[in-house]
Amino acid sequence: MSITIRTALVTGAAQGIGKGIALELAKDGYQIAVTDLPHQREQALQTVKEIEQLGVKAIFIEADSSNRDQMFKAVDETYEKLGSFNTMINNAGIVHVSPLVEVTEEDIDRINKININGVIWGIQAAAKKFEALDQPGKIINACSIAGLDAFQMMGIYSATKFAVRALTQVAAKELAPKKITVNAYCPGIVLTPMWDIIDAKMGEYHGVPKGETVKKYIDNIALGRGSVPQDIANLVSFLGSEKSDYITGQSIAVDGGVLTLLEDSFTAIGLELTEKPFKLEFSKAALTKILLKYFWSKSEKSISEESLDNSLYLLIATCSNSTASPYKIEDSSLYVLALENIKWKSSRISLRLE
Ligand SMILES: NC(=O)c1ccc[n+]([C@@H]2O[C@H](COP(=O)([O-])OP(=O)(O)OC[C@H]3O[C@@H](n4cnc5c(N)ncnc54)[C@H](O)[C@@H]3O)[C@@H](O)[C@H]2O)c1
Ligand SMILES: CC(=O)[C@H](C)O
Repeated sequence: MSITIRTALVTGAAQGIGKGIALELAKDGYQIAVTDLPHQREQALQTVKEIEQLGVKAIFIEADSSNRDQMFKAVDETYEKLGSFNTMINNAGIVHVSPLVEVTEEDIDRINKININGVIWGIQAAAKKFEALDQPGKIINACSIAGLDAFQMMGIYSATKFAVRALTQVAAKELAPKKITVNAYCPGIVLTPMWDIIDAKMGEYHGVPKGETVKKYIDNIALGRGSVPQDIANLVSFLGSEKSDYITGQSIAVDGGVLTLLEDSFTAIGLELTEKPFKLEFSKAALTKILLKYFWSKSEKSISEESLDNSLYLLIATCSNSTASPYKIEDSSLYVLALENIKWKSSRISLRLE
């Protein structure tokens, strides 16, 4: 009896998250086709070598994800050379860092071609091959937490990741009858060369030294550390396995708690979001901590503890009307009123909202 070994194609796997995913899937027993751009050849061949050392077959195919023909050819070559094709990881992506008002037409065209078109070509090429082989398949796309909640200074990048989430949902619906599942991973702050670029560009813009921007973002992670590719690869390993067979159309955050931190801060100070009227009570220290985080996440410049000290800030949170997510504090439902130059009169503030 011959057993066919499963094969995955991972785009942009010369480095970073793609490389981490390729290695993890290889550990799961997959043969791997690594794709990347020509200038990444040496690094891609290093990924191939590390996969082979795990005892499975791997090949490198030079392919630009933004080029439809190259993506279709890469899938064909994967099947021809490795003898099976089961899983498509549309990982390749680029970032763009600048305020929205400074974005040019070229910036938009460049990022859309890779982050949006590239994912579409990958979905199409994989779906066509699964259909031709008359078999089920799995397609897994790179989204981001910026595709769940847009990041300042990363407006067009966030837009492409919102698009990936939409594409994942649509492809999941359209391809479900063919037993093809489509999901996405939404990494948080992963310490790859992409974050070196973000840190450098944001640092340049705000005039802060190298390493400071990424440190601030990491300080905002509930689990207290930046992410590594292995964190993402662990989810992709699950999404690639039969254990995820009943999951489709989902974009799943792997972020160590970045998105939930603000909400959790409120929970931590005892804000009851379930019923009205509710009571808001916090110590000065707790409120200061939350405000520092809040202002840091909302503004480009950080605010000092001393400047908060001379002001009394009143936070009013209202319940979201969304029945789907009754506990989530939406941005629009959080108001911060600053009453400047009022000294703290007591160490605790209690507020009742009707
Ligand atoms: N690093 C993070 O914090 C983070 C967070 C959320 C989402 N993501 C997403 O995860 C994916 C991987 O990110 P990363 O951090 O590993 O990035 P990275 O820049 O470290 O690596 C990306 C790889 O993709 C390749 N690539 C770029 N354009 C390509 C193209 N047109 N065709 C083929 N390959 C191409 C690059 O050469 C590189 O090898 C991206 O889609 C990114 O948007 C990253
Ligand atoms: C780069 C990226 O998608 C997040 C914001 O870290």
